[in-house]
Amino acid sequence: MSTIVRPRRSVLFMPGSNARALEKARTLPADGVVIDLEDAVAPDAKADARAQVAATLRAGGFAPREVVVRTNAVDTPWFEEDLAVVARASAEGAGPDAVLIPKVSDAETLVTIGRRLDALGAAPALRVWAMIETPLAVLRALDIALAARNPVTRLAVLVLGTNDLSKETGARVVPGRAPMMGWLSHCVLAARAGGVEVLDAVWNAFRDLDGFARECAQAAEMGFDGKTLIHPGQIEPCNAAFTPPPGEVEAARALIALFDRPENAGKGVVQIEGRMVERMHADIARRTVALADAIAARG
Ligand SMILES: CC(C)(COP(=O)(O)OP(=O)(O)OC[C@H]1O[C@@H](n2cnc3c(N)ncnc32)[C@H](O)[C@@H]1OP(=O)(O)O)[C@@H](O)C(=O)NCCC(=O)NCCSC(=O)C[C@H](O)C(=O)O
Ligand SMILES: [Mg+2]
Repeated sequence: MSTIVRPRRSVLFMPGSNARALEKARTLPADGVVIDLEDAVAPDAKADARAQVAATLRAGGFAPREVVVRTNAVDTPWFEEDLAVVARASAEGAGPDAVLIPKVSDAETLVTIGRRLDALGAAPALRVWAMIETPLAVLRALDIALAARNPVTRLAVLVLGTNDLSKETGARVVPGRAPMMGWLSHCVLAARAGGVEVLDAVWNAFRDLDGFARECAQAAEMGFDGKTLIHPGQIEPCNAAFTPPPGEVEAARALIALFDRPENAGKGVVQIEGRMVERMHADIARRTVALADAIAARG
């Protein structure tokens, strides 16, 4: 498991066509924003939205938030120009940090997109995020995640899309998510095997903050790095769910210090207050501390 240096607890979607939302996003406490050109933008509004997104990227002002643009799907008439706009902005130094590709269903698509980004002159720092939201994507999640080992793909993050998964499979999106639990866990596992991060899907009923908080807690327990959001009201409960509690951070620091003591240098296992701890627990503790420090550094 990698040591996190960039918190991705809360990643807020907004329509690329909604100037007010784009403006407001610069002031919101989300760790990241996804400016959407896909589902949140009507077909007739695609070209105008793309132009607005290009201008928004050039104007900047989102730091320290991570900025991501979601293109339309690869097999749509809009994809090539969406990707070109992202690559141009990236080449000019106007970001974004990543491009999110919807409906990725195989690893080869990521290789093709990576080559295209290189050819378009995108900055090397530009990352690719992939939506896992088709039945084939879930079944091939491991292959897709392992594509991160090929640097040409630039793959850094998987994002679950349960609305599309529901549409494609007939499985219902219900509180507790029993019908999809196996798929979600499988994708967390695949992401870890590939060394990439993984974000949970959106919660549609954005006025139901109790239900949302339960789903955030579930996602954090399952190992997701964060959750994608659709409304500003979801940011703070989501940040709270994915922020390590102070007591946990203190315990993590104490555990690291214990293994750092000279008398424990040669030991694989020690005890704290009657509980066995191994060096793997120190690795987990280092990850907790790294995340807490990165969150604190954000202010
Ligand atoms: C769902 C919404 C359409 C609701 O919008 P609205 O009716 O304007 O809500 P409010 O009046 O409560 O808004 C209050 C203020 O907050 C701003 N706002 C609202 N949403 C956002 C946002 N996402 N980002 C930034 N700012 C936002 C409003 O402008 C109000 O501001 P103010 O003027 O100061 O009062 C709307 O929330 C919305 O459009 N959400 C995003 C929808 C979206 O992007 N959907 C696509 C991604 S989800 C997806 O595709 C799922 C996945 O692919 C899958 O398959 O599962
Ligand atoms: Mg979708």
